Amino acid sequence: MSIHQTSFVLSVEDLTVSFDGFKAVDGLTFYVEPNECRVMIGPNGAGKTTVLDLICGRTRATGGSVRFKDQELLTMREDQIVLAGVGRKFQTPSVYEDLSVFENLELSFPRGHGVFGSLFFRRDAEVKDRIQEIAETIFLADLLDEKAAFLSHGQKQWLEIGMLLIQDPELLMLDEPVAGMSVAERKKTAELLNRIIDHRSVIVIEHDMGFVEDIATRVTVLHQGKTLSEGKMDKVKNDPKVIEVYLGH
Ligand SMILES: Nc1ncnc2c1ncn2[C@@H]1O[C@H](COP(=O)(O)OP(=O)(O)OP(=O)(O)O)[C@@H](O)[C@H]1O
Repeated sequence: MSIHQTSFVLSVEDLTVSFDGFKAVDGLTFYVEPNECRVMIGPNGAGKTTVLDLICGRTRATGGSVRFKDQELLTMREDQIVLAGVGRKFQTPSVYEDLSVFENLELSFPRGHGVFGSLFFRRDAEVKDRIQEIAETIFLADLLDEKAAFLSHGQKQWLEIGMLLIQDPELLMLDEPVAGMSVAERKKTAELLNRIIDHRSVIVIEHDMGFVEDIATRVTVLHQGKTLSEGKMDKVKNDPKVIEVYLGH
């Protein structure tokens, strides 16, 4: 498939950032398709988190371009990028511990949509329906009234994913979503991600190779801020360059 025939959700071209002369991301190019789960792997310090920071506007690029559909993200603020439809989850869950699962999801429902005043009731119903739907997706439908503080670490991670999903992003970026999760929770998270990409694209940074195999549409291996290898997991894991970087022979 040629680049020009596809409408990518995200086009990252020649993306570069230098910190005091050190290029943490160095001329990186990759394209994410609709309904794709792209997994970024690579050794510590390869630049994975920095790539997500650049896409979501947290770090300013030194050069290159990041287009989300037809919008250039590199000139936009972080909040504008969220509104455009790019959600980002960081490594540590940041849910409101004193609030219930329902309230956490309710707080994340996008404001400023729809008509207020006489239509408040309709909006209320809309919010409740959406929360119910999201809670089912993230395996928390039976725990809507539970305080977030009482959830397991894995359930808190799912809740945070739910708080992003309720904003209906077209691109969701997750940094090591299964770190600290049990085997059973990892399996359910893989199921969750496979469900999520029915309606959107996802970029995941991950170290757990078993999990990567379960979720990846394609894998990008980063090394020293550049693409070392890219493609289906089968191809990437047998690439001699990747084996050398990971195993050092
Ligand atoms: N704000 C910054 N200022 C200076 N150097 C930075 C900054 N952010 C990242 N770096 C450097 O850029 C390099 C890439 O870091 P990054 O966190 O993106 O790697 P990573 O692939 O996510 O690693 P890990 O798997 O350990 O999380 C590292 O050498 C890091 O020290």
